Amino acid sequence: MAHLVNALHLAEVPLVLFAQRAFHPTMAFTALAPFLFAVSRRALAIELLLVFCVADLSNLVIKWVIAGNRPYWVDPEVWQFPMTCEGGWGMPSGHMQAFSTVTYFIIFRTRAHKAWFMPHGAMCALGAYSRVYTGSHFPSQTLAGWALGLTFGFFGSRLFECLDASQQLHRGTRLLRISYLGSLIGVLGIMVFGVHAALELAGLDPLTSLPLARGACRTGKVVGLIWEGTAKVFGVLIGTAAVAVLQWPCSKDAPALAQGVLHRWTSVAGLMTAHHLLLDRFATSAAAYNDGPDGPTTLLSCAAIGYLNVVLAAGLACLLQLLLQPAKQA
Ligand SMILES: O=P(O)(O)OC[C@H]1O[C@@H](O)[C@H](O)[C@@H](O)[C@@H]1O
Repeated sequence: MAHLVNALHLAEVPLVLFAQRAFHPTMAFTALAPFLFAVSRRALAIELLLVFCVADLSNLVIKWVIAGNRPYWVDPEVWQFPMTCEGGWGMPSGHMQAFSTVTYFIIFRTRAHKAWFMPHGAMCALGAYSRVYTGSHFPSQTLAGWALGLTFGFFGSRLFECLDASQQLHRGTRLLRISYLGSLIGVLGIMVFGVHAALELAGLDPLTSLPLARGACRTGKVVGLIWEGTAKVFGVLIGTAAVAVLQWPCSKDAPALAQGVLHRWTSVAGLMTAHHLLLDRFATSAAAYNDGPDGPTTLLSCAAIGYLNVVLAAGLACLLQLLLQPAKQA
């Protein structure tokens, strides 16, 4: 009996570790937005990416201001996994905030049926549990991340509803879209670098989380370095602005890509796989040029990874739509 129970416990670990990957903030632009592009929900994908970028950069800045410890820094007995060794501050959880922002945004924006709240709540609970289990966060940090994500998701969806009602952004002129998105990038840049400079002036270095993490991490290999994540998010932001401003040949949301459920979904699956393969190749070759965690080449390749994720996903979805057009008309 004891063997059986132990085997069951060991089987739980891969599930928890899988949840870590599934709830990573990068999933918003490596999987979720590409999926939305692939199923022709282009406008929703662009909105989701913008809300995600605002939420993720806000998470970074809030972490700097609060400067909360992580459990594995405080207690050397905490069980560590490679992904435990996050290099940034712990309050609030970035994983939980990003996941709950993008998923609540989709739920509110599409006015999804109330029944979705139940499985969604279970997923949030699994995400929070996995972050606590790996010693990355205290429970209160995951709860704060979840609550902030709910707030960003809700107000993000309301904002885009208002813009819809006033026929802005998606249907507005190119100049209007450029000025909206340019201002957003400027405001977020000022927020991140302004708060960083203000804290340094006050004698509080926001990057002191790194030595704390390095000191506590048993493998010595810290993940989620501060400027790498930020560079990726700015890359995503610029890529999303490019996709929103440029008129792709197939810029309208088409209700159906091709006839037949099987045809449609195998095409989407193929597109998603192609996207990941292309991006993995690029990420691997970019990593070969790394010049240290905060080196300019690393940061530039991180920004390029973020940018290409969005632009490639939108471009591939567009190509797929064009290729399938004759099948639809036939
Ligand atoms: O706070 P958490 O849940 O450990 O999340 C950390 C992550 O937070 C995100 O905001 C960053 O973009 C990532 O680079 C980082 O890994």
